[in-house]
Amino acid sequence: MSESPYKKGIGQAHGKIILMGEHSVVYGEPSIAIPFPAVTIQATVKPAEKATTIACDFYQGVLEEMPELLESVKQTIQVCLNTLNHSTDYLSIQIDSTIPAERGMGSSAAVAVATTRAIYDFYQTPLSQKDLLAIVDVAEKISHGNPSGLDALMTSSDCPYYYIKNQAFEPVILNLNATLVVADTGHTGQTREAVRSVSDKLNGPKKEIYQTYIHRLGRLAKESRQYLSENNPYELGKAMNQAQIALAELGVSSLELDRLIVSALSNQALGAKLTGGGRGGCMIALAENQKIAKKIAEALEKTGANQTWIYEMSESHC
Ligand SMILES: C[C@@](O)(CCO)CC(=O)[O-]
Repeated sequence: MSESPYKKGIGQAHGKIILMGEHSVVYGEPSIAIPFPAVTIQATVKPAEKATTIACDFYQGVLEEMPELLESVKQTIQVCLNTLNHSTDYLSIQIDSTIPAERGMGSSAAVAVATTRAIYDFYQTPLSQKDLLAIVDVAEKISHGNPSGLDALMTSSDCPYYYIKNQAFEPVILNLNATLVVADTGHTGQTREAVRSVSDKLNGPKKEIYQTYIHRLGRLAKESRQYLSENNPYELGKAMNQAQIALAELGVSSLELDRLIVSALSNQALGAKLTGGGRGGCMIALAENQKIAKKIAEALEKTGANQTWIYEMSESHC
């Protein structure tokens, strides 16, 4: 067998935090999300001889025998190889990630972004953002069923965005003097099930009621964009609390999330809500400053958070 002319490809992606608009974004309402570079992923591609192999935290072995859970990764690789006319090549793909899986931080989209970038880098082929998002959408349809495209965008770009499905996305001005605390409940979220159950509610006998929550979440996201640019953390905090009420009514909060949210609010958070798909996963709390953020993070850890991060909002800009 002749030696591959291609030697190594590397692709990276990072986590994402949805500030406002999870779930409602699936139905065309606006959302606001920020890149979360505190957690990252790197895919490394090298030539392989006998079969395509994957090595990551939860699987080491050949592509063909991957568990169904990893079907989206398999599809990403196959779509890339087909598009690049290399469908008969064998690759060795290593995925190193610090993004907690299934916690609403965009890990499934980030795996697809990093893998796609690494394969294109390996074949020394330029990859446009549009093509990247189209490939990741295939993977996200497998992971989430009906993705809005927000996770794919946010795990692959460095800007905070105001995003409406199928519309041009706009960078958000984060002129906010406040600190965000992010906490992981340690319980896996179930984005696919959560998205499906919201869809069932919107098609069920009480659909008008649930529709009002979806519109409310959209309105809150729209108003929050203004609070961010006007440096109004107090109104943003209130909007976060109202969003959490609507998300809970839609059935996507959980006992663990509620517990952390109550703990943050009892420790001077201006607002707190779940982030991402919910039903586990992560929550966010807004603090007036670093000192209060640290106090909130400590309280969240005592209440059972698996991990916490402190994130200066003013650091996230384009
Ligand atoms: C729940 C959801 O709104 C965010 C998941 O991170 C789903 C999506 O936008 O595809």
